[in-house]
Amino acid sequence: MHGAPHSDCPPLILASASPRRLDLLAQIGVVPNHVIPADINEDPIAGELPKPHALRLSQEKAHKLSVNNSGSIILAADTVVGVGRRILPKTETETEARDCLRLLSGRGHRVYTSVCIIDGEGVMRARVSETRLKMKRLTQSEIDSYIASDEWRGKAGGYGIQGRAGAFISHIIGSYTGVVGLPVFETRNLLLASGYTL
Ligand SMILES: Cc1cn([C@H]2C[C@H](O)[C@@H](COP(=O)(O)OP(=O)(O)OP(=O)(O)O)O2)c(=O)[nH]c1=O
Repeated sequence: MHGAPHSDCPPLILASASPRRLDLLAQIGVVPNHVIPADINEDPIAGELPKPHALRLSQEKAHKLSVNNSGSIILAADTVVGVGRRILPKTETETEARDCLRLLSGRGHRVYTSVCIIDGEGVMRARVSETRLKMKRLTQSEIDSYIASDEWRGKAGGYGIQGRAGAFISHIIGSYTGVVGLPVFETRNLLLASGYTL
């Protein structure tokens, strides 16, 4: 009627401060109308396992933005690194990052990224992508130079597969984009199910 393409599609809000998530959306041709970080408490609940933790945080981020933006499509995500039942922190200090790298060195671990979308009618949908990875045994000098790179800062589990640490990962089964922060397969399916035209 008004001539604008997709004029019946509600505006999309990315509830994230992560430039990686914006880039991964752009990779599948999706440009959000707004990017608004959702500030929530990300502390795990006592006894919470990595997968439900990622799911809960993605839901809380989406819900937080939905309160003042009804009628929009809200997309949020959360990435968690798990070793067994243990949730690794999003590393903010060198000590935390060293502890994570020592723990991951030579170990199998899992990265869970939950994507949560609330559609224009307020219906919430979520999917968790689960990826199994193996990191090589790291030498002390590999750990030291990775710490010096600062690439671990603000990343779940103290590493980013898209940077230097990519060369520490010997095996990956699952979703590479999920490990980076937004699994594009699950995201596209959720967007389509939520009435977003792409
Ligand atoms: C394991 C891994 C994590 N990460 C990042 C993805 C996420 O940005 C971060 C985990 O923190 P998140 O809490 O998922 O996201 P965020 O705080 O960066 O952004 P927001 O909550 O506003 O959406 O770790 C990588 O970039 N590469 C990796 O290989």
